[in-house]
Amino acid sequence: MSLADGRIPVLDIGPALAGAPGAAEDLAARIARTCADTGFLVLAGHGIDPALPAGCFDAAAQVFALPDDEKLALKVGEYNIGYLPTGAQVIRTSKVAEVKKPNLNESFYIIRDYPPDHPAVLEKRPFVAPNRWPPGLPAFRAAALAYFAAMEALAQRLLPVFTMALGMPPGYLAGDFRDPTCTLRLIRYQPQPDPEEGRFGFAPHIDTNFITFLAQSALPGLEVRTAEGEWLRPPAIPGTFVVNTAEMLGRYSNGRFTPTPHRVLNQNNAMRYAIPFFFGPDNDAVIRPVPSCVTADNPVRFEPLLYEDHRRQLNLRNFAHRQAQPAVG
Ligand SMILES: O=C(O)CCC(=O)C(=O)O
Ligand SMILES: [Fe+2]
Repeated sequence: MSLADGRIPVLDIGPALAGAPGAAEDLAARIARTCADTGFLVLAGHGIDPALPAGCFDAAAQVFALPDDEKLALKVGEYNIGYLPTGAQVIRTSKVAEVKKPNLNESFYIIRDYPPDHPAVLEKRPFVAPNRWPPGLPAFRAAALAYFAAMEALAQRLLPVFTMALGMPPGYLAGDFRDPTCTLRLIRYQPQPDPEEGRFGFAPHIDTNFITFLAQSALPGLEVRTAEGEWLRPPAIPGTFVVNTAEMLGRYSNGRFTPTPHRVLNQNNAMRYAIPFFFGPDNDAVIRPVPSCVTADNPVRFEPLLYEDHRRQLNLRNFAHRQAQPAVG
């Protein structure tokens, strides 16, 4: 057994999803164990039709293959919705490394699909705007939204299990995830067979949401940093999902489940694609450590945080086009 197999466990969630007696409790205990260690796990037995991630990877290949002018016509605006060209994201919030060079990837962000006349759009609610669909790719929208819906449903089914892993009753966090913040990010990484110092496909970072789901990419490149500072590759088992914990789970857990830094280096001789699905609380949720994680030995470590405020801060810091100063690199 390689080290990664022990540190990034493969968990069959089939029995828990089927409601087998004791299965959810058992899964929650395993999730708690890995969350307190690497915070990465691999999900098998999830019941997602493999055609859905496959369709989404195809959609990603199609959108990035469009000519630059068509991609730039879909460029992100005030929020991260649409196309983000290479060079636009510098991870300034990394605590792991001082990152100065922009990531070598281009991205396409999809959020919950609001029609232009949706009340939330008309009211200009923060972080709400219509998706930017490529006009020349009729199948793209359907493939992306089918994948989005399946992943949101899976995330909602796992929320009670993660809540139990925190030591709380399964429904305790449901009120913070009534209209959860979900983002599907399609990513294409340029090849870097011979990477220069400090230049990454995706620089070391932690995710800022609650939990992230990564359908297995066809090519390797994702690396996860253990507490000892070693970089591991998650088990690349086709058909599974790599799941990682993110900053809000860390806050709910009062620091017990710290989000784990990870990075991407595409040392293959071909483009690498990824389709992370980010699951986060409602914009108006106030994130506080849960009572089971606050003890005399571990008093409250985090102030209450309105999720929308957190997102606003990040939006300003990590993206070049929203900086008063041009990005470094
Ligand atoms: O490309 C990957 O495998 C990981 C992407 C990632 O870490 C992210 O989008 O936050
Ligand atoms: Fe990430």
